[in-house]
Amino acid sequence: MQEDRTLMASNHTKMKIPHVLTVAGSDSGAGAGIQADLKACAARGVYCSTVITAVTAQNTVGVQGVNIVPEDFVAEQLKSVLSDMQVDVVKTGMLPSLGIISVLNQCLKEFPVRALVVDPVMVSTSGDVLAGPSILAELREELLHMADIITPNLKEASALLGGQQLETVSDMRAAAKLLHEMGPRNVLVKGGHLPDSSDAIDIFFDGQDFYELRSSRIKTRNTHGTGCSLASCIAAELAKGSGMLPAVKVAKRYVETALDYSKDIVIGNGPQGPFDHLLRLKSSVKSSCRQVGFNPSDLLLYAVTDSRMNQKWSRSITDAVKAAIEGGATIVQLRMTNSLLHLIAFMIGVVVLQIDHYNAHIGSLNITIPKRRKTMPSPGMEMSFKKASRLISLKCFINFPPVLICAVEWEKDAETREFLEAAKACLEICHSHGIPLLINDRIDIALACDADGVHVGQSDMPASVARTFLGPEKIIGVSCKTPEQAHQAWIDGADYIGCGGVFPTNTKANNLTVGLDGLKTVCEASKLPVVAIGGIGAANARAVMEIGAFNLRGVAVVSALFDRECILTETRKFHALLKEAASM
Ligand SMILES: Cc1ncc(COP(=O)(O)OP(=O)(O)O)c(N)n1
Ligand SMILES: Cc1ncsc1CCOP(=O)(O)O
Repeated sequence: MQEDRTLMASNHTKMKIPHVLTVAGSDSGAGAGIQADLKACAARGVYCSTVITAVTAQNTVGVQGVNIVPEDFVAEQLKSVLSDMQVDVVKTGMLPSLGIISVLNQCLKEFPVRALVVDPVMVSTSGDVLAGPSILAELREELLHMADIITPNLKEASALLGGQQLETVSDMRAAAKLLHEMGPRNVLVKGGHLPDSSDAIDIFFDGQDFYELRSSRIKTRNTHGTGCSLASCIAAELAKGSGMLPAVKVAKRYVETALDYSKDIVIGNGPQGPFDHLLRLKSSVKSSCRQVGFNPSDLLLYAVTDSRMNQKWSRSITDAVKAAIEGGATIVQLRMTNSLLHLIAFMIGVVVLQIDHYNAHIGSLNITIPKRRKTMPSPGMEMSFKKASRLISLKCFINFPPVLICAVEWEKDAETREFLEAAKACLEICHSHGIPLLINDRIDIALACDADGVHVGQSDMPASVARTFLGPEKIIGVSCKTPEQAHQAWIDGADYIGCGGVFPTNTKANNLTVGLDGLKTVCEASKLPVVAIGGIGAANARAVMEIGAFNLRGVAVVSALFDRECILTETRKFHALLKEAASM
């Protein structure tokens, strides 16, 4: 299995990836220092190598100990990395001795890099001294003039300027100007600690212009490591080729987002916690009570929702999903059919093609298109959709009388918002029962609500691309009718395939059927688990499950569950039937 994929990967052209080298101290609590730099660069998609200048014993309470790495060993680490790897940007953090600053200066002369970002770390957020005043002169003389940007906070800026008080934004401007005179090409004075300010205001000075950059002050204890992370993120953006001001803006926004995202996470008992660079911890807490990843046995009774049917039976999507889960559905797919071109109506000798799903029931096609109508579909014909005000354009093509094909676009934003709200509500129900929820077609919706995955068809986003958006853990299913499509789905990194329509169905228009033989052929060719779909109900589910394919793990059904008066009863019956068939 692995061989095919490896072969494919080896055909790719080689490429240089952006690379930041951080020269800093290790923080055992991993909120700041080298560890923060690694995480920030990873989060920004940049490779990060590390030269460790000191090892600190540190946690959320403070710094319990510091062990400075001998300067010759710092030099050895620097040479190892710089002589071998193509480093784009060097970022410095804790430089605790004069000797270390001096070897860094030497190495940067020997191995020049595109940019140098200096975060003049002196005091930790807990107030512990990480680099004493004795190094200030060395820093000024040996490093600042080489720097493309320095990123001091108020205390560090004040220390570099010989103890000058910095209390206002205009003090920060003056400080930025004075620091710029020490040689760095750009200065960012961080005002996070400025008293009486509801926003976090930083001053950026490029030697010509001042920029006041603001971000909202996030109320959280989890701010440990923000300085290191901001400087690393600037370095990462520069390594990617960004200009200085855009890099600083992106970095500020990144840190603000990460702080906001992690404002409530709890790591350690001290007053200052680390934050979550990868914006993942909170979602793993949310999902820790349910299984992560894909379990093929979840495919047994795959409930695929249908908005039209819910409307027909006057029930909400959440009630429908709840009933299906309580009846024994093992996985749920949210399928909103609005963006498809469906054959919907037949009226007065006129066939109206597409339009959309449930909003345009044939029975209610007595519609007026009030606004922005470009063409009347046919003389005297008035169309009225339930959500006609959302109609934004109408294109009509008269193919041959009396056939009229109308393609109607709905206002996409409203549609998307409605879809997202439904997805969030269904996700809550599914997860409270430990059931995965997949989204049909819409990767953006799946990402926005953090659903368990997506199901894509042959004309949707390719599974390989969906995988790059969704990451390694999310579930991806692909519709396949042929062995070739099944093979491609496996190559693309899908988790399962949906094969069908097995039998004819009214639920999906223009869907060629593959029959039981076609299903068997696809199952035999598939290296992935398969779920059968299309026209499957209580009467034929057993025949489907008995085709004799070990990887056929279940059936996906729409109308047999959702186009019924009592979803709960139907799902229970169906589940019992499948359990029995699977045990034979
Ligand atoms: C489990 C499962 N299998 C197949 C499909 C069909 O998906 P697709 O081909 O994308 O068609 P639409 O659902 O978009 O009409 C499915 N939804 N689920
Ligand atoms: C979405 C889909 N894809 C192939 S057939 C189908 C519809 C299945 O619906 P039903 O279970 O009502 O036949």
